[in-house]
Amino acid sequence: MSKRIDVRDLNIYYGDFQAVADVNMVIEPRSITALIGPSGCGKSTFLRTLNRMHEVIPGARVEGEVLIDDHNLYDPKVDPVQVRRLVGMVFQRPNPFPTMSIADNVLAGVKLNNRKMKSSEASDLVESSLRGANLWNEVKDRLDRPGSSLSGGQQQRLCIARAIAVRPEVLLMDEPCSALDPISTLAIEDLMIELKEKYTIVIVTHNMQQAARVSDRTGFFNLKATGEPGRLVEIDTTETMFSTPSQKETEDYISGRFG
Ligand SMILES: Nc1ncnc2c1ncn2[C@@H]1O[C@H](COP(=O)(O)OP(=O)(O)OP(=O)(O)O)[C@@H](O)[C@H]1O
Repeated sequence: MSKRIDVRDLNIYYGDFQAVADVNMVIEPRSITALIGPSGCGKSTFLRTLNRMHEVIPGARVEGEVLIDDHNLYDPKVDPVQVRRLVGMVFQRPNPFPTMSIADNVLAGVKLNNRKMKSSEASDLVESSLRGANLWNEVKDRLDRPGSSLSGGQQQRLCIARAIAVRPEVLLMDEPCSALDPISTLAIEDLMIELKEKYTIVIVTHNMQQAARVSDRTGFFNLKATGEPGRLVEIDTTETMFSTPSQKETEDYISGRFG
């Protein structure tokens, strides 16, 4: 299921503005990679290029390659809708469809992909996705209640269930815990560690402890000055990045001297 991602010479633009320059990065399957760095250095922008969400913004474009198991996502023959099925995304604020039932929220992505299902198949998928997102026991008796009836942490797990229901290979998470309390945050972190047995996970986080707790590898982005593009300064095992990074700017950031 899970896939290796190989980013080669990636440059990312919003119109004339270059937001990110020259990223090269390999992301191993069944691992969690955390992207850290100060505000505005391009972490979220970079993340969105991994499932071609960047280009939905008018004028936004990329140069370079993103290979998933050796297939370039940016090959002109590739359908971006297919890419987004393969590479799912979970956003900062839980965004279930508020009036839609919990069960229909889980199925929303699958239905968008025009898959027709028998009702028994649909209910199996609802259950397995909610189990996969560690939410089943909390909601199994109220699947027809609206998504908005859940707490913030439950809503975020519902969004994770919706993302995994389409059976992606890669999961991108853009600050998935920033709107959550500490207990819900720990639940999502535990879930991420379980999910990496099946998926390749890339997470943007401002929370350094979170990066240290959950990720196998950490990439540090930085920018020299406002208006300059962000760059990947270094990427290594999380242990090395937090103990003996090779760049002084990484050490300064991690030790809280700036950012
Ligand atoms: N839709 C957009 N149009 C134009 N410029 C944008 C857009 N989104 C982001 N940018 C610019 O691209 C640069 C990188 O922004 P991005 O949000 O990727 O940074 P970030 O590291 O994720 O920041 P944060 O940690 O604050 O979320 C910034 O200069 C930002 O202003």
